[in-house]
Amino acid sequence: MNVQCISELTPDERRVLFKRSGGVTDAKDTAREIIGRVREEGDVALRDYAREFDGCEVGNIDITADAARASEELDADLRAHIETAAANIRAFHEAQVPDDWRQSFGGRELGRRFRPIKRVGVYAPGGTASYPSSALMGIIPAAVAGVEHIAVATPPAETLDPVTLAAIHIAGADAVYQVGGAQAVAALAYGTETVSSVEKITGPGNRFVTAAKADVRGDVDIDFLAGPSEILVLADSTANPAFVAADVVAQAEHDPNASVVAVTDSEALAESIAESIDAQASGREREDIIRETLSSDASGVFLARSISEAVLFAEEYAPEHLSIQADDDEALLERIDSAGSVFLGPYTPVAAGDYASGTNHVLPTNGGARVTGGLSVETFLRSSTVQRLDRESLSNIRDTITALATAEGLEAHAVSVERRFSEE
Ligand SMILES: NC(=O)c1ccc[n+]([C@@H]2O[C@H](COP(=O)([O-])OP(=O)(O)OC[C@H]3O[C@@H](n4cnc5c(N)ncnc54)[C@H](O)[C@@H]3O)[C@@H](O)[C@H]2O)c1
Ligand SMILES: N[C@H](CO)Cc1c[nH]c[nH+]1
Ligand SMILES: [Zn+2]
Repeated sequence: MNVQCISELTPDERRVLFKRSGGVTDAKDTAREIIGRVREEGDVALRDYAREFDGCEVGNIDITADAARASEELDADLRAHIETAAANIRAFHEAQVPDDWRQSFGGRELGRRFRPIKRVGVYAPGGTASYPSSALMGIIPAAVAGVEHIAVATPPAETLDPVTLAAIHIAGADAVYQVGGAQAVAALAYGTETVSSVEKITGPGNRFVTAAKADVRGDVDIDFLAGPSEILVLADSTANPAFVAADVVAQAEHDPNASVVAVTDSEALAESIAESIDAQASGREREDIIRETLSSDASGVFLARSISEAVLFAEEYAPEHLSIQADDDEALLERIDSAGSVFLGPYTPVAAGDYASGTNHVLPTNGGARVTGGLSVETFLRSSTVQRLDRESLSNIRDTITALATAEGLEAHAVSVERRFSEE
């Protein structure tokens, strides 16, 4: 890998980095065509797409019972690890549950109440790798929020991954369907003979899944776009280049459309990171994918003229994962607002959050961190405000309401207040 100086990047190179699409833009037309067919042909289309994209004949689309069986048959050791990860994820998400509240504001009793969305669909990816961890990350917050019906879609296969099935069951899904890609998103959004539609679709996936979520979002709510994985490591001269490279290579193995970046103000470190990335990529089981990711224009090792320039670069990139490996990591973090999930210090690899520390790994990509955070209990809640006024507190704002209603030309609004005082 070459080291590039930030100060020498052309406007086009900056645009590719900061407006990266992870291949999602190119998948838009395909996703739209698939959604259209699923809406017209339902289960027939799901079976055809399984044949075309997943290379398998699907018998039952509903595999809820298979997930329960897989959980019973799972190897005891692996089951214990899944339960450890699930317990850590549950604990972190239980801490997020907001309480309903009411408070007096000058006699006006105002508050908020939170209620779960009733029916949600969670996508658990599984194309070039299997993702039992994403099943846990998607389902557990929904269960903690109290969602009544959690439907899960995961790609079909000649032999379904038993670990993903078991994780789906352990996390608490109510219905499980074997359908992947854009067709899964379409089925959850619009329903088919077998798949019931939901009110909100959540979860990560490749460019086709992500393009489909963007497409259906006018008709059904979605969490946010959680596409091909990303990492940006912000490092100073004290960082261990092998640790930085290991984190970069790890996220690069997800998908050829992933985006991976290291940025530092130390030339010597930049060179060492670049060398270590090349060395660590060699011989990996998924080396082809890693190399493709590393060669993308949205990936690279970047040299800043100062740590401030590196911080500004990280902020503008707004990565899914931000790892800070620097002497005063907290001071650098203070200057960052846009990152899906932040990992501080040399012993906090992104893989900890991917699997088992407890934070959620379903996170916004493609700069989505500029406007949203990752999956949380709140993703599965809606809130209502609630209020009660007595005669006195209404009379305190009576003239203000009437004046504003009159200014808007909405006389009946003013009358609805005045009526309360004219019937004495
Ligand atoms: N951002 C996040 O929070 C997050 C979390 C976990 C995983 N991920 C990402 O999820 C993705 C998982 O990808 P994956 O591919 O392994 O699984 P996936 O389940 O996302 O996609 C597999 C499906 O893609 C469809 N597909 C494949 N090729 C196609 C084509 N040519 N045309 C139309 N549809 C096609 C198939 O229907 C298949 O079932 C990766 O990109 C990974 O980085 C992101
Ligand atoms: N890094 C991914 C999110 O971009 C999550 C994941 C699942 N398994 C391993 N990693
Ligand atoms: Zn990962």
